[in-house]
Amino acid sequence: MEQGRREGADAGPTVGQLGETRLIGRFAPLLRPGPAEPASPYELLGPGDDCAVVAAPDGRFVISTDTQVQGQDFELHWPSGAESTGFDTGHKCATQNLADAAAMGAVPSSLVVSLALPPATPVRWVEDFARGLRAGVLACGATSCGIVGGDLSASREISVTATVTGDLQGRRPVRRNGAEPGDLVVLAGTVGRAAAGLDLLLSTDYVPGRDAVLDELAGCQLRPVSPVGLGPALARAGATAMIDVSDGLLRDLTRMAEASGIDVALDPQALAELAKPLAAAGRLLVRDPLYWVLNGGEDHGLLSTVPSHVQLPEGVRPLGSVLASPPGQEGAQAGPLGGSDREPAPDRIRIGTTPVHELPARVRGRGWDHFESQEGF
Ligand SMILES: Nc1ncnc2c1ncn2[C@@H]1O[C@H](COP(=O)(O)OP(=O)(O)OP(=O)(O)O)[C@@H](O)[C@H]1O
Ligand SMILES: Cc1ncc(C[n+]2csc(CCOP(=O)(O)O)c2C)c(N)n1
Ligand SMILES: [Mg+2]
Repeated sequence: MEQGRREGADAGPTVGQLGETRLIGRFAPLLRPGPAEPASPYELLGPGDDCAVVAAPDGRFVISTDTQVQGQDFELHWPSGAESTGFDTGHKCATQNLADAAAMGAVPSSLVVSLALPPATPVRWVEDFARGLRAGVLACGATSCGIVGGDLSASREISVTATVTGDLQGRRPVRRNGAEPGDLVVLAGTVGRAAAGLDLLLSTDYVPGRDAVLDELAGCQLRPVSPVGLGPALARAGATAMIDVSDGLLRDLTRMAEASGIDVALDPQALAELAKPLAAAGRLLVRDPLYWVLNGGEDHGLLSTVPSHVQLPEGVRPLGSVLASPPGQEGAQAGPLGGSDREPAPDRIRIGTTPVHELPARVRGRGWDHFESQEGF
């Protein structure tokens, strides 16, 4: 599949030269399903009017939104020499939004997408964005999700925001706060690869196109794929809690542990398995791959807890177990927004018998926070 053009001197017309109306005319048709693809059963009215109309057969829908900003969430030109194409940015936009719907146990039903673009942006970049968005929806297996509308504006740097809705199909939403002592902690998808890819892209020691293993990791940062179908599958199997890993395994698991008032023991062997595919990147960048597994975000794997007797859907791997918290900490510590006004305590999680704060410095990190100064990610 075409994954977007690298922009050169012959990048063609810019969005400033084309104007908004003609740009929509070029962009919007690319969001539609191809002749061989099924139309979304949820889409009652697609783009073209003031709003789209989307079916909500359940009487409720889940909704969430996610933004990427150039320089903050992606670079057009990375220090390694790689580029984020429009295709990449569109693909990632689809994945990061669909994963949030899936993490509630919902089937994504619609996406709307808003782009703010510098007038010098090549029209091709925007067309590639639309193709990437569509390809991301398909790569995540969200075939019943329509891309039903959006908005365009101008800005100094590229900013893209999508909003996703999802259908709970009559089930209760799988929240972060339902994990019970005795449950298994499981993962659908991967962790650590997008973060290893990010550090490669940020390094001048990585030369794109020379090593297929490293290129694949960079691809996981540029075009992550979330196993979106496994969200509803886990919900049907009886998942007690779920979250998509966007900010790092320990950080997102701590959110779940705090909301549920439980502790977690992660299995060192399962973590070592997740670190294996990162070994080559670890050698090049002189990093312990476990660092990326524990702290890296953006793979948008689905981290869930399930009762221990449950038959795990294919593609879901055990990662550890839920333990009762010591007396005094059994209560949920999350506030009304699902956050907490103090820094999450890492003590709720241990690896084998080692509490996270006692891990060696080379694998300790903080996960991602948009407003903190960053070292790597
Ligand atoms: N600007 C905002 N206004 C209202 N609620 C917000 C805002 N920003 C975040 N929130 C809420 O805070 C909660 C945590 O947000 P956060 O972005 O950390 O997790 P998330 O929604 O799972 O996103 P992601 O998976 O992309 O990291 C969410 O319920 C979100 O709706
Ligand atoms: C240029 C550049 N610098 C840093 C990063 C790392 N990064 C950005 S957002 C995020 C977490 C998910 O965000 P959200 O919670 O908003 O979905 C991470 C780990 C990147 N991708 N590109
Ligand atoms: Mg999320």
